[in-house]
Amino acid sequence: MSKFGVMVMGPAGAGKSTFCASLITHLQLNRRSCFYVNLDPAAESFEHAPDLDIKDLISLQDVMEEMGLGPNGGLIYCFEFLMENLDFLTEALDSLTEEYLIIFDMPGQIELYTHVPILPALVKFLTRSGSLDIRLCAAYLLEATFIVDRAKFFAGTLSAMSAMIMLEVPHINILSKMDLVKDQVRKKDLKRFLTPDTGLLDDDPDEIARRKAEGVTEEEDEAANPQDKDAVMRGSSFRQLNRAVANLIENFSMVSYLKLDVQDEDSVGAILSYIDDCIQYHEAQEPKELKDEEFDDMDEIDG
Ligand SMILES: Nc1nc2c(ncn2[C@@H]2O[C@H](COP(=O)(O)OP(=O)(O)OP(=O)(O)O)[C@@H](O)[C@H]2O)c(=O)[nH]1
Ligand SMILES: [Mg+2]
Repeated sequence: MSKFGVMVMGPAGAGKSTFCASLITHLQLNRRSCFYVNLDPAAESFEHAPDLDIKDLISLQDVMEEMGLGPNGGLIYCFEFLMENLDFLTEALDSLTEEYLIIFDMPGQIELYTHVPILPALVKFLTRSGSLDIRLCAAYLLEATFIVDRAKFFAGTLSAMSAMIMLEVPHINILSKMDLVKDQVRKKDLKRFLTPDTGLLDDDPDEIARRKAEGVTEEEDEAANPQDKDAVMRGSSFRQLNRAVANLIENFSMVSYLKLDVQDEDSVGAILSYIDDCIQYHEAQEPKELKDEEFDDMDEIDG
């Protein structure tokens, strides 16, 4: 029996839990089954109560108090504990049929997606351990407001790419909170961020304005000695670093984004279609027998 899932990841406050909630609402409206797993041991409140909550295994608060750890060290401890108690997941997920979409709501600590090897081990367990064998899609969220600062946008994109390379499962990247930038950024400009390339640094309006204010040409700017600049985040080494990161992202050519507006039912539906395609959800579904009331609904639609 195949199982299907999506792991919702991304930096702190990217809108992961909000997206999970709107995905669940959308699935329910479309009469689809889902199973919501909260894996954030610090999460307090939920729009939909989780079907499985890591806090029933271990709570970050307890770990911090008893082990004397801070929030980030505490989180890593919680995940190590989860990895030693994987029955907690197996027992809850084992009986789910292929109809279910299992939604994993992840914490926002960036180290989980960059260099700590716990998440690859967890994903390997979920996807390749004999008993669960979940067809999993990773959904990495980045706040659309990052596009306002292009250096920040590339840094965020690098973290998305790092997660893609580390996890080795089908992966989609999502620019969340589109409602916050919709009115500020022109559609044509926004499109360029969906498949990021180095050109975004060449015509960065902030950089152009700064050069104008300082009265330097682009060539003079490039040739400037890094020691001449007092501001680390504006100096030429900073620009070179950004360019190197942007080049790396462009050369790998792995990251492109989908747009998400959680208030818009169609937008959530479109993302769900991508997830379904990634994990080939529909191919595995048995033809369903309609219940009597669903027959009535169909009759009404047919008129
Ligand atoms: N305007 C707007 N705000 C949003 C959207 N999605 C989330 N938010 C807000 O952003 C904040 C963080 O949202 P969460 O869904 O908790 O983000 P998260 O990624 O789960 O956060 P952590 O689990 O703490 O890493 C909350 O105040 C949300 O109300 C969105 O699409 N638009
Ligand atoms: Mg959350």
